[in-house]
Amino acid sequence: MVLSLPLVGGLVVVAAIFYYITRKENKPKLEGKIPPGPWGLPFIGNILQMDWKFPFMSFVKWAEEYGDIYSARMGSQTVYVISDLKMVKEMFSQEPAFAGRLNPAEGVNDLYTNGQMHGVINTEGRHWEDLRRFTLRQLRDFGFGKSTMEGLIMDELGEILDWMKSKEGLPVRDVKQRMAVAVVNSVWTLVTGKRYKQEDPAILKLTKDFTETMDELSKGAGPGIMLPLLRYVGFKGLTLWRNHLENLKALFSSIVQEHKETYTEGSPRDFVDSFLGEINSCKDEESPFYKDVGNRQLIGVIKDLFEAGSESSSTTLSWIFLYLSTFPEVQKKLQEEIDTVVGNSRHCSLTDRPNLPYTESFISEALRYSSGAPVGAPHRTLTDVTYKGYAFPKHTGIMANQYGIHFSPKIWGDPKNFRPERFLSPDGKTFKKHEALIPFSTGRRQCAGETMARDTLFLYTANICQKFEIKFDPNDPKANPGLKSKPGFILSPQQYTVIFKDRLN
Ligand code: HEM
Repeated sequence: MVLSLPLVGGLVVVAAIFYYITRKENKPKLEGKIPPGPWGLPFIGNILQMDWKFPFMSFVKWAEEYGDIYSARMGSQTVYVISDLKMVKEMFSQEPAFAGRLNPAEGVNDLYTNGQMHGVINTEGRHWEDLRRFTLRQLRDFGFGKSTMEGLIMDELGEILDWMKSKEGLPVRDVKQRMAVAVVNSVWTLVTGKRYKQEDPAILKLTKDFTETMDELSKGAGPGIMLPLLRYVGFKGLTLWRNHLENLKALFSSIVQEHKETYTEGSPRDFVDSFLGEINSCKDEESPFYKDVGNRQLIGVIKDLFEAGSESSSTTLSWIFLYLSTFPEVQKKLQEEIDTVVGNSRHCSLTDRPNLPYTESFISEALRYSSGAPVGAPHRTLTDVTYKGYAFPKHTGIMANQYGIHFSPKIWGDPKNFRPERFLSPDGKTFKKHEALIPFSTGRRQCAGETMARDTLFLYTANICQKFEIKFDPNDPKANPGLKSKPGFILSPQQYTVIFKDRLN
């Protein structure tokens, strides 16, 4: 049958009316109103109305139109987008019903796990609670937030400084890739007891594949990734993702196998050993550590730590290099502070932090301005819940509009200016935390690696600026692409070219 344009048009109108009526009829029995929001089409919701290059910009634009809480539909999934800081904090901290996880790419991710979600990032309920508690405790005991963690970060940073010295005066384009290997190594040592050489081709390939996969996923599918249908159609990003997951799975399985073969009860060497000990002693069938479930969860957690540990910190570091090159006067101030407080005869350490308020303020401004995860990682409701007069049916997606909050003129006054001073006390001597800066989210699911990430950002920024001046390559007209991010769900800088100049020799 050949479909004419008027017929197709008519079908769309009928479907829209049907959708409108059934949407009204399906209004939950739950008390409370449904937040306002943009009109959507049946099956695909608001996906076609979204900015496909920068999907988060649609969420920001709708917030201006519909207010601090509105609803939208991504395919068949309803999401409420929250732009009010107080509400985000209350919902994510106080109400357990909001602590579920909406995984927009569930259809893609489950290729890895036979239809079930694993690890800390993607699980919910008892499994998530037990795994999160275990992970936080184990990583803390092995050094999270303690001086041993500083040692691990500094070991990697030492190699980065040598690498920068070896590249002195030469154009460098792969800052992010190099940082990714260094930051993942610190996590890797804690988790598996091993580290890669930073120039090891295998680890360089894994981190590069991950970045490329993320780029292709967002480029290839845009918000369409929310449509389950897409996984049957296939596109380049999906193929890359499949390959990447297969490679990771093979790597992590061999690491776990090696640990099993050399495991000694009661003497855990690292995170993997501790997890195996938990599996060995678990008798509770409901537990995430029980037998085969435990083995799969272990791989899931390793994957979470590998990906979360490398990607977000290295992306933020790559923004930091871009800001330092774009705002040389900021870089100069930072270096003057370090020269005065630390000098150049020793490394900057975490104990210098309270005495380096401008450096701390610069990092906070970099986190605000880059807003790498513009709508955080979406949550979903675990039960029906009414909150502030609004009805949240079970499994409603919830996104915190972090970008909107980080760029709110009401909160920041001049959000579009890059101005570290906004985090300083009026006399400029003390760093002041700002409650509206939430790059790590807030509440029960707040980033599990925040302490490590903050330590990494501080030690890398302070020590690199102490030793090197960073500027765009003056011989390359394309060295400075500006501050606009690459298209995608996660905001990362476009490729730029910098040169390093040793300040101390
Ligand atoms: C600059 C660096 C980082 C940023 C901006 C960042 C940001 C975030 C955000 C926004 C979330 C979602 C929180 C929510 O659902 O409300 C998250 C979750 C998470 N992050 Fe990070 N992260 C960073 C580094 C790290 C590192 C270094 C690790 C581990 C070594 C890590 C591990 C995790 C884990 C396991 C979760 C899941 C928490 C849960 O669902 O309970 N992150 N992160």
